[in-house]
Amino acid sequence: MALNDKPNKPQTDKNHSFFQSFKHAARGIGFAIKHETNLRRDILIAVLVLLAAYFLHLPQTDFLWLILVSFLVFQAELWNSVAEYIVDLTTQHAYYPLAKVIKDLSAGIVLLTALFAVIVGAIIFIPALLKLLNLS
Ligand SMILES: Nc1ncnc2c1ncn2[C@@H]1O[C@H](COP(=O)(O)OP(=O)(O)OP(=O)(O)O)[C@@H](O)[C@H]1O
Repeated sequence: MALNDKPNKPQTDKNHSFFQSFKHAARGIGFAIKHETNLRRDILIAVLVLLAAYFLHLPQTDFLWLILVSFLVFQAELWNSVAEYIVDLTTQHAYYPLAKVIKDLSAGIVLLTALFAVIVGAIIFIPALLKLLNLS
């Protein structure tokens, strides 16, 4: 081992390069995809919705809206996981009324974002489906 080599010490200081920051951020997303069933479900729904938009030949602005709401839902899921892990780390799964408030608020963020996504999806898809069925 060379003098400058560091032993395998877990990193707790700041990242020293863009590559290091990127690597840790990508690992965070990978962790969320691996461990969060809700996030995997949201990704699957987003892919199906975008495929439907493609086959319905929806305009580019509709795609942008659908991509925007999809990423907002992904973000909300990740923030929800952040809140859950911080609560679990600090409470060690002991019951605290304030921990419940934090987790419920965090779940509320996901619910509100999902509601927004459903509204945008309905505004985009209902007229497109009516047109497809010659009902408008
Ligand atoms: N330490 C705690 N103290 C008090 N209440 C808690 C605590 N941990 C969880 N809860 C309550 O139990 C619920 C479920 O907890 P859990 O950790 O499974 O959150 P959840 O994982 O939010 O659910 P989801 O996976 O649907 O996002 C929370 O919404 C909260 O109301």
